[in-house]
Amino acid sequence: MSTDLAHIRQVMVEADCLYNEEEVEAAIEAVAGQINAELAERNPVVFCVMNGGLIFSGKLLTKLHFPLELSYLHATRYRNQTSGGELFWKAKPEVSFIDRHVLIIDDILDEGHTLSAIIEFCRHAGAAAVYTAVLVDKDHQRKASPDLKADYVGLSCEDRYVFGYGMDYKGYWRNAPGIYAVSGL
Ligand SMILES: O=P(O)(O)OC[C@H]1O[C@H](OP(=O)(O)OP(=O)(O)O)[C@H](O)[C@@H]1O
Ligand code: HPA
Repeated sequence: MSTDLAHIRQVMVEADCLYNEEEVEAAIEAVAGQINAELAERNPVVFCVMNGGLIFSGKLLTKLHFPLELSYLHATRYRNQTSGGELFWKAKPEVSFIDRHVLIIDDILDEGHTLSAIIEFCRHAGAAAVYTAVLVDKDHQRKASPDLKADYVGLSCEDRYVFGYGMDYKGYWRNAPGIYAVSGL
C-alpha cells in the first residue's frame, strides 16, 4: 500500500508541539550530566535501540566524556503502527555482555514491553548491570510492570501518540526537531 504523503504532512501541520528543539536539547544535556557523573568509571557498552533510539543516542553520546563502546540492537513491536503488538527482534546484540555494564538508549518508554524485554535479554546474557536511558517517559498507568522506570529520563509526556527526535508517526517524522503530539491521538 502506498503511503499517503498528504496525510503525513497534514499530521505535522495539525500536531501540538509538546517540547521544542531548545527544550529537548536541554533535557539531553541534563541526562548526559547524570550519566557522566554515574557511569564514567564503568567501561560501559552502550546499545542504541534502533530505529527510534538513533537520534537521542547520537545527540547524547557526544556529550559523554568517558571511554565507552557502542553497538545497536533492533527490537520492534509497533512496526509503523500507533499501537504495539508482539515484540519482534530484528537484530540481536552481537557484543558480549558477560560481566559488562550495559547502557540501553531508546527514544520512548511507553508501555515498557520493549525495554523490559531488552533488560531481561541483557541480564540473561550475563550483564553485570543494566542501565536504561530514554528521551521520553509517557505518563500513564499501563506500564508492563507498575514500578517500571528508566534510570535516566529526559522528559515526560502526556498520554498521547508522539513523534519527532527519533519517534515516528507511521514511519515518518523521526526527523522532526521537537516532540509533537498527533492531533486526535
Ligand atoms: O514502551 P513500549 O510500549 O514497548 O514502546 C516503546 C518502543 O516502541 C518504539 O519502537 P517501535 O516498536 O516503534 O520500533 P522502531 O523504533 O523501529 O520504530 C520505541 O522506539 C520503543 O522502542
Ligand atoms: O507515542 C509513541 N510515538 C512513537 N513511537 C512510539 N512507540 C511507543 N509509543 C510511541
